[in-house]
Amino acid sequence: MSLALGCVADDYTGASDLANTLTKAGLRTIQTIGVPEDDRALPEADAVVVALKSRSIPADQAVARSREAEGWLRARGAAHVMFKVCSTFDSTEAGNIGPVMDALRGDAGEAIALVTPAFPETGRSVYQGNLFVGAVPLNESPLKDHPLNPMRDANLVRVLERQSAYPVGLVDTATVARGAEAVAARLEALVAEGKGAAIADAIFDSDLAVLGRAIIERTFSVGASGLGLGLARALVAAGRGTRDAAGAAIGEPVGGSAACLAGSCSQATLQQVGAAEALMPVLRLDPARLLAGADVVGEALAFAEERLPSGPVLIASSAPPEAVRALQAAHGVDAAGHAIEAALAAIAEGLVARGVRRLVVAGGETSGAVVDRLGLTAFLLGPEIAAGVPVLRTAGRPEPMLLALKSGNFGGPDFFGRALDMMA
Ligand SMILES: Nc1ncnc2c1ncn2[C@@H]1O[C@H](COP(=O)(O)OP(=O)(O)O)[C@@H](O)[C@H]1O
Ligand SMILES: O=C(O)[C@H](O)C(=O)COP(=O)(O)O
Repeated sequence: MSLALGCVADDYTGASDLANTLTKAGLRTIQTIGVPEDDRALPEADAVVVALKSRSIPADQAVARSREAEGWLRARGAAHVMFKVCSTFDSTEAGNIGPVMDALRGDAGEAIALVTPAFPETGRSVYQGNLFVGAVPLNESPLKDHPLNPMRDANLVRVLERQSAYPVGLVDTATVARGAEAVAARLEALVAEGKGAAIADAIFDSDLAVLGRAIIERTFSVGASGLGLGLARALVAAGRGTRDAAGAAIGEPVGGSAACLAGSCSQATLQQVGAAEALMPVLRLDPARLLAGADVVGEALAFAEERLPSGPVLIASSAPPEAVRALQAAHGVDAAGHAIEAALAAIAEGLVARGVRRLVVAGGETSGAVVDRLGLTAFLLGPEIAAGVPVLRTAGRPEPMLLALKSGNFGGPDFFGRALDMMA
């Protein structure tokens, strides 16, 4: 395997989001869960996205796991490694974007990391270093209420400098508009100033194409799927991709029954769960009872077992911000989050034991808990359900499954119905 591009993603939904973008841009892409064993046979690929559940764990653990993943990718020919972060820069004041970026940049021998979470296809843009979600700054968007990492500052130069050991500069939109050579020159000037990273403005896909051309000969960068698009376009233009990779198929139907799980509390997921009530039986879990020791998992599996023969069900813990805050006040942010992730993962395991082979999961941390509990190790890319959300087919599992791992903020109100139709 000689990779054109290697990627280390800090959550599983973000990994599939990026793998989807790279596939559409013409790179044969595989998503692995964690770092594969050295003797693991993998299909030929132009790019591999190593998915880690590292966004919300202690920074030293995130750094160690990310460095191991980068080393595996470099050993398979990846001259450029992109650290994939959330398009809404999901992180706390302590990181983990800054610490992981500093470590991977050092391992890569890279003088400066270009950083941009811009992803115009989903309404994420960066202007003068400020991240916008649609028409509003990040700190005025629903991300200000994220259960684990509420985003309270839209200025990413400030945000990243608080997380990194190095000063952070800016490649502004006027520089990007002048093209790849101007961006490259700006990066060299920032290196001379002692900067270790640079937030790059990007509003349109064309800006990301400029950034991809400007850094493709560098060894390391940090971004969301938009930067992945820019890098992929530069690689395909240089003959490093397999142009017919787009529109990957999902192979033969996998059969079995279908179910949906939602742990995301994002505004988009709340709307999608509400819309799903018109399509299928929906069970809304009571996290307070779960944390009080009630057998919420057993109750949910009994609910599902009774109804799965008639069609899909949806089981959700999702709740609006005020309810999330109340539960966290009573039990703590991490304790509440981890307990609910573990419960949804246990429910997923029980659903598969009851014949589910098509599973839709909403939420990045939630997807990580579910996929780890199911012991899934790699995915092939299928068609796109919604921007940033592909159908995934398990690789290496005796009985194949189809999954959709939906980033909390992605997809329209009809997402669950649309996903199930495409996974039939
Ligand atoms: N009702 C709830 N109250 C508090 N926390 C919740 C609730 N439901 C889910 N959570 C937690 O909120 C977090 C959602 O994160 P994640 O799954 O990554 O979603 P997103 O993709 O929207 O960020 C998880 O830790 C999950 O366990
Ligand atoms: O928004 C993105 O770039 C990714 O898809 C992502 O990382 C979203 O994270 P979430 O926790 O699944 O919302």
